[in-house]
Amino acid sequence: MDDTQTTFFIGHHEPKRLLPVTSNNLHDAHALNYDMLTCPITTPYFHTRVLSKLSTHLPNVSSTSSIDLGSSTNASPIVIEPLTPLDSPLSPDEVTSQLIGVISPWIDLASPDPVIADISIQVLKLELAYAAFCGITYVLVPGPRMRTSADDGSGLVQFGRAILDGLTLGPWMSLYIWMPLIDHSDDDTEDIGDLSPFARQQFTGQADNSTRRLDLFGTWEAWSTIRSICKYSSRLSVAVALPKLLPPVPIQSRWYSEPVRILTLDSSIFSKNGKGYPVLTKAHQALISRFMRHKNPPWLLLSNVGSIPSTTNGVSPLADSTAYPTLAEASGYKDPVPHLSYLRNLQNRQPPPSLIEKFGAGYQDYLQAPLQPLTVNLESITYEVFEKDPVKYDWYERAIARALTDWGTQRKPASGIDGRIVVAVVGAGRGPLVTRALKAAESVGIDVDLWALEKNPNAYVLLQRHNDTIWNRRVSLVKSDMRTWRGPVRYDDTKRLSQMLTNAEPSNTNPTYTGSVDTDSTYLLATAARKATHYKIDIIISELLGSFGDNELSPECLDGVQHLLNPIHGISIPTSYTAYISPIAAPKLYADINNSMVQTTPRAAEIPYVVMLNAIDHLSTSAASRVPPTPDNVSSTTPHPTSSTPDPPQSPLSAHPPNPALPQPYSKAHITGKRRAESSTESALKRASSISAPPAPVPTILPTWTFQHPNSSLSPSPPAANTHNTRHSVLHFPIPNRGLCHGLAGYFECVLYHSTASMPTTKKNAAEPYLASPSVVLSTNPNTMPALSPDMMSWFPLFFPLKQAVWFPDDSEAVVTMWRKEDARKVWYEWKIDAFMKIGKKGRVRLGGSEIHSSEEEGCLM
Ligand SMILES: C[S@@+](CC[C@H](N)C(=O)[O-])C[C@H]1O[C@@H](n2cnc3c(N)ncnc32)[C@H](O)[C@@H]1O
Repeated sequence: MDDTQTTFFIGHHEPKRLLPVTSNNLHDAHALNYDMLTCPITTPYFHTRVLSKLSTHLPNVSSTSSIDLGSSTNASPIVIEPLTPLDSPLSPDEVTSQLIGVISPWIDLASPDPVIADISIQVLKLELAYAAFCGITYVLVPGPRMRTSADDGSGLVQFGRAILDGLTLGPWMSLYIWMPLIDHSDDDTEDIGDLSPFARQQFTGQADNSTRRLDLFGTWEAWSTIRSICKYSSRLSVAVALPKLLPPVPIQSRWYSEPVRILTLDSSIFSKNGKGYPVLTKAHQALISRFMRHKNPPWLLLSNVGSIPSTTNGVSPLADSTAYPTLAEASGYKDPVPHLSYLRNLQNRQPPPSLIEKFGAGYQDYLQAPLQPLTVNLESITYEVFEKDPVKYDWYERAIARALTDWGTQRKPASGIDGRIVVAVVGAGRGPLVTRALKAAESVGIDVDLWALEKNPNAYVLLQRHNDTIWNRRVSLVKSDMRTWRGPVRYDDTKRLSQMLTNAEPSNTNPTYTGSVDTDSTYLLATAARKATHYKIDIIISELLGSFGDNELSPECLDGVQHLLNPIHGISIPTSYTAYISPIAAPKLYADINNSMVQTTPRAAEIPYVVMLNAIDHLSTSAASRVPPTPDNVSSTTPHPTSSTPDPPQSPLSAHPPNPALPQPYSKAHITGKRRAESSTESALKRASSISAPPAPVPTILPTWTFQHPNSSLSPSPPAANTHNTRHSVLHFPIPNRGLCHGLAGYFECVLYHSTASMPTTKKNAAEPYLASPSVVLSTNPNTMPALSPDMMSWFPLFFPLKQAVWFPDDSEAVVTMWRKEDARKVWYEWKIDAFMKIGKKGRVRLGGSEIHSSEEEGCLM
């Protein structure tokens, strides 16, 4: 099995397993290719003991206590005695530690009758304590009975409180609350011996529980309440029971964002194929495939599929997981575990991971502080990771080639002293954009005067080496901060100067300058000896973008170099970039920040993080089918914000990859040329041909603000202040389904170049229309990225967290207010989210909201 093959962990659950699980049973299960077994923690004997106690004492309790237990007395009126050997099949041995314990499904922790709830809590505690004692680490806890829970949610609160206590009983134990995917009365069954029917009428009221009920988000909301009461404990997860008919994608997506550690598949959800073999619908297959792409994929638990046949009684188990019989084979072969064989077969049919999934494998939902390449000099490995991007540099090369072509065809005068177009790569790093600029110039047959500037002295060493070894000394190098650079320069006698300085033979290479009058002896000598002629740049190329576009201070850096640009025709690549935002449910990130990170960083919830978002749900969506965007329709497909942003949002744009393996967010696992070869289109096709996913609703992702370069409002000299780069934006997001917002996902789109000339149609761009588009655009916005810059992986999204999750009811509205702020030293963001409910046609009422979060203390230093 290769390392990209998905592995399913599949367990067997027998609701009425009467006998203790022995090592032989475990052996049989493993031989059949099951990975795990469940086991009830207590026996039917214990159940009978509790029922008889209840039936003996409940009438007495009823006559003496008609009012609420707890408000009238603190003592349990019915006490369940401690467990005896007859009460549990478990012993602390090797077998037990490999089992998933199951809490008795007949209790009712959420019962409105305080006596029933109290007995249920006692049973829960006895079972959890004994399971923990025996060494069980995973316990399934049947979720609250939705049918009998009180309308005011008090039963859920009671349930959550009991689980909170339960978590303290086994410090190494994880609890899985077992919930149906949706709240549907058809799924609510009551078995003989359940405690819930014993609830007395004075507590259950007259409610008619037989009314049919279907609430798609009902069980999710119940889970969310329990999880919140348990303070997002990392030892509390959820097991979701799949129904026979799967509900619409929005509720599936909601569960996808939750810590679903087990998916349970009852035999009743399988259909039979022509030969009588159990099979799942395409929708079920797609759901399972989607969940299997999680960093921690859930286990699958087959329930009610018959007992495990013994391997010692003549039935031969399947030797090989790939051995799901063909129909022909099936005719002469009795598969002892057909449901399991089906799932193993499904496992083998899982589509391979996409390029981005491979690239980010293991780093999904991993929080990283964004880089500050302006103030911190990057390591070579970090640059190396950028350079693996299969899309970004191609797109830059296209943009440069088009800009040069347009310059020539529009007959614009160039700034070079010798009449050549002057191109400068500012923030050149190790030089990939320099290489691309040379390639682009060659491809369009235009000779350019190329400059490359970098302030990182270590990267500068490599630039010099590349100039000697790769670029044939065609590049003039400058070591400087771009904001203090005085621009391209030519001296009368560079040959003599070079000879004088290096004491070497004159060469064709251009001299290199730091650009700093204070530190550069080369510069001093040059300027002292002869007359320097500074000239303008025609095309400035930079890649200073962060995950939110402007968060690595691209606007500030480019403003500082703009005065060197040809004032009439000068072009900046990129031309503009727009930040985008969307409210999301991200319970894992919320728990990681507010439970763990705040321990060491008290302001952890006020820092934006770079993160490969995976276990999230976009709360604002539209169900409308949507035409896949092309570079030219992106602006028109995204709603515009109510914004005080000076520049209107432009069409699209791109960010930097976090590096999970190293402290710097950018460094990543290497991506080989072979990986490059498989495009997302290919893997998408493969996926589509194997398992088709249901159509997902379209997330509402709104433009927050835009920066344009060159900035026409700037004066010809470098700006003295930075106030023009502040931004403020108020965005309205419809929230169709109730949910908890844990923060905002930030993306960006970047127009590298927008051509005014039309592109000739070639074979290649006819096949890939974006190649013929006048705009060359990078995008991390999930709505536009697949069309604009598929497979680009230089940037993961930015996550703006919340200290307290904000609740949104069905059909409400989120109002997000964002600020980009600055002082003389730094730039930072502030954000706030408010929940509103629509009343009537125009009215609305504020339900609550977050405080203003500010990253000022962690601002990006200028
Ligand atoms: C994101 S890296 C891009 C490097 C390279 N162009 C690439 O695409 O791989 C940004 C580079 O800009 C440099 N840089 C950032 N701010 C700068 C400034 N004000 N002046 C000069 N270089 C700067 C950083 O040192 C870094 O090498």
